[in-house]
Amino acid sequence: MDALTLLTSRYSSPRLTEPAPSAEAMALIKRAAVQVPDHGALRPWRFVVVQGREALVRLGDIFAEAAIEEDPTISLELQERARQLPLRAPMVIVCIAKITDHPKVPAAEQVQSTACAVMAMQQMAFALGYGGIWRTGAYTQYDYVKQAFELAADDEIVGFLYLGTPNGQAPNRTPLDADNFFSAF
Ligand SMILES: Cc1cc2nc3c(=O)[nH]c(=O)nc-3n(C[C@H](O)[C@H](O)[C@H](O)COP(=O)(O)O)c2cc1C
Repeated sequence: MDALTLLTSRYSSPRLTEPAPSAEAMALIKRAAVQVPDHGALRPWRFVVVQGREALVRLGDIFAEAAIEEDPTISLELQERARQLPLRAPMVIVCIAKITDHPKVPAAEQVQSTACAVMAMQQMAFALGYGGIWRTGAYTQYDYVKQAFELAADDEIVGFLYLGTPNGQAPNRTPLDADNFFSAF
């Protein structure tokens, strides 16, 4: 897929199935992740690839345990819902901003660089014929999840990038009128 088509037609895929990106595709997805703008060359990005049923079930267990820690009275149904979340795709990449204390590069910029990496990975996956969706939600904030991924106090989970093969049609949307969001100075 050429860059113009990618940038003017990309979309997210909430419904994903096997196969996950191949080893060759992952090499390109990783390459795209570390190509992003990075003020001060701090390399704040850390990515944990959760692939395959066993690993996804373990991530689901972490989500359920986090939900229980947040609310010990949580119903079994909600616990089970938390457990199932990662099973919505054959691969989930946990995208972490590892924050360095720097006089010129605030933490927000390090998070922004990591956000660029999330988008770059999603775009590369799309360009290669895979699909993905960037999700956050409460699990990015829970201490239990942060500890499970060994985040330091200032680090952030910027997103869970769900990747796989789209299971459904491309959305049939009217493109936004970009001019509504631009003005001349
Ligand atoms: C930072 C960020 C966090 C997001 N978190 C969620 C989420 O938790 N759940 C969700 O369904 N969509 C989430 N989205 C939105 C989807 O990634 C996606 O952009 C949205 O479904 C619109 O689809 P599109 O990308 O095809 O326009 C998030 C987007 C961003 C940028």
